[in-house]
Amino acid sequence: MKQIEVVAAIICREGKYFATQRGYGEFKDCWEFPGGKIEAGESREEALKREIREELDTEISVDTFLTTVECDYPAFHLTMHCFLCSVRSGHLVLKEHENATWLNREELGSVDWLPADVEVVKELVGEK
Ligand SMILES: Nc1nc2c([nH]c(=O)n2[C@@H]2O[C@H](COP(=O)(O)OP(=O)(O)OP(=O)(O)O)[C@@H](O)[C@H]2O)c(=O)[nH]1
Repeated sequence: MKQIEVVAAIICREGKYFATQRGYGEFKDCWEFPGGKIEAGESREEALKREIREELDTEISVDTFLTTVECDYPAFHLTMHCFLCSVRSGHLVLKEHENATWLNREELGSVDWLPADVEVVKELVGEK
């Protein structure tokens, strides 16, 4: 099966987490943590900073590794490395996503996450 390796940024500020909504593709309208595929020769941290620059026009600091999630989708196997991050500069401009929101721990369960992200959310709310 096809393997995809991605990095995702869980951007935190004042007890809230930044979630973005996909505007295209198979999972249109589902919520995710922004990020994307690691390119050849990049570290995970470099890939994450580049993706957030491209998608949100924002510079982040990658603060702490949270978890790696493995998930089988019908068409591929996904490995997703998740990091807690914070904004260094920029205003989280939505260049690719259709919507975004800040969610506190209690609100994290209120949106329709991509399948892999359900595990990440469990981790964040302390169920795992
Ligand atoms: N960025 C991101 N991707 C996720 C998450 N959860 C999840 O299942 N994925 C899946 O990981 C894959 C990689 O996503 P991507 O589309 O953001 O990667 P990319 O920008 O580098 O590549 P692209 O050129 O295909 O758009 C997608 O198939 C997406 O559905 C998540 O929280 N964040």
